[in-house]
Amino acid sequence: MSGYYPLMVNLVGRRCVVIGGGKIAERKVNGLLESGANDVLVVALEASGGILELSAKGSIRLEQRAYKEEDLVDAFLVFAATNVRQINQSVASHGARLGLLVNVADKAEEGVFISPSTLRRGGLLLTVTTGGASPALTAQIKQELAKQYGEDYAQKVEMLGLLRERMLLRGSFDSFRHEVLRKAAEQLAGNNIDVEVDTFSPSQLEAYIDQWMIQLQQNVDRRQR
Ligand SMILES: C[C@@]1(CC(=O)O)C2=NC(=C\c3[nH]c(c(CCC(=O)O)c3CC(=O)O)Cc3[nH]c(c(CC(=O)O)c3CCC(=O)O)/C=C3\N/C(=C\2)[C@@H](CCC(=O)O)[C@]3(C)CC(=O)O)/[C@H]1CCC(=O)O
Ligand SMILES: NC(=O)c1ccc[n+]([C@@H]2O[C@H](COP(=O)([O-])OP(=O)(O)OC[C@H]3O[C@@H](n4cnc5c(N)ncnc54)[C@H](O)[C@@H]3O)[C@@H](O)[C@H]2O)c1
Repeated sequence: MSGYYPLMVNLVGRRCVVIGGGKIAERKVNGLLESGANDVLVVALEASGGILELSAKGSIRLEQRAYKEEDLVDAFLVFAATNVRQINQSVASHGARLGLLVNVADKAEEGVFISPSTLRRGGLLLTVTTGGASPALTAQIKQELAKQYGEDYAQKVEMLGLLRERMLLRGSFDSFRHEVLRKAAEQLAGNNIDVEVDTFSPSQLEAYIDQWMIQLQQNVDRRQR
């Protein structure tokens, strides 16, 4: 079993081609759309209800026919997800010839990358893999993480991002800023947010972040003295 190098890839404007239109293809397509992919082509003899719906909405392009090598032209990512071994193998070898990143749903080692299980909480993205050894364990660990990192993390990450932006704008010393930002992350991870930040207007949120920044800075100041 090979080791894998993790990446976070920006798929906006990059073509993703999914060959096959069944349950697994639909899962891959949904994962692509959740990631912001906006150029998804699905080629399948028959498509699942979910894929048909996405095509009707214009979220993806669907071509209902057999795979052909030209489908991979201009692709960035390719998913071989048919239920026919020889077709998936052809997609893998055509993709390799073109130097593309290919995922093979029924034989990971034929492809270049595998899909991890993913949990999103706004800007927080947690991914899990067992390197293909046990997708079932991967899915279970994701469920455990979902309990540990609840929906409130989306807001926490947003607030930390805003705080960090403000701190960078102020141009404080690196070591001071790092300490303040570590402290802020520690505070937010430790307890639930007790104010309804998501009901704030942009200016209220800005004022709230500024207030928090002042408190944190005083706190760190005191400890450094
Ligand atoms: C994470 C997730 C993401 C996704 O698919 O997008 C994903 N598999 C998921 C679920 C899942 N898959 C399978 C089961 C049944 C239980 C079991 O067999 O264990 C379950 C459990 C379930 O459904 O709950 C069966 C299965 N999977 C693969 C094979 C073929 C093979 O092993 O060669 C077979 C046998 C087919 C057969 O027997 O016919 C292959 C792969 N599946 C991977 C990813 C890649 C490595 C993941 C890792 O790092 O471990 C890899 C190597 C390639 C790839 O697909 O990229 C998604 C969880 C979504 C979530 O809940 O978050
Ligand atoms: N990676 C995973 O997590 C995982 C999990 C379970 C199964 N699998 C494997 O993934 C593969 C797909 O599984 P599924 O449940 O989605 O199958 P499925 O039977 O639901 O769908 C297969 C799809 O492939 C299409 N297809 C077949 N031949 C084609 C061709 N020549 N050109 C274009 N499309 C073609 C069919 O029209 C259909 O849409 C299987 O090999 C299965 O063993 C992978």
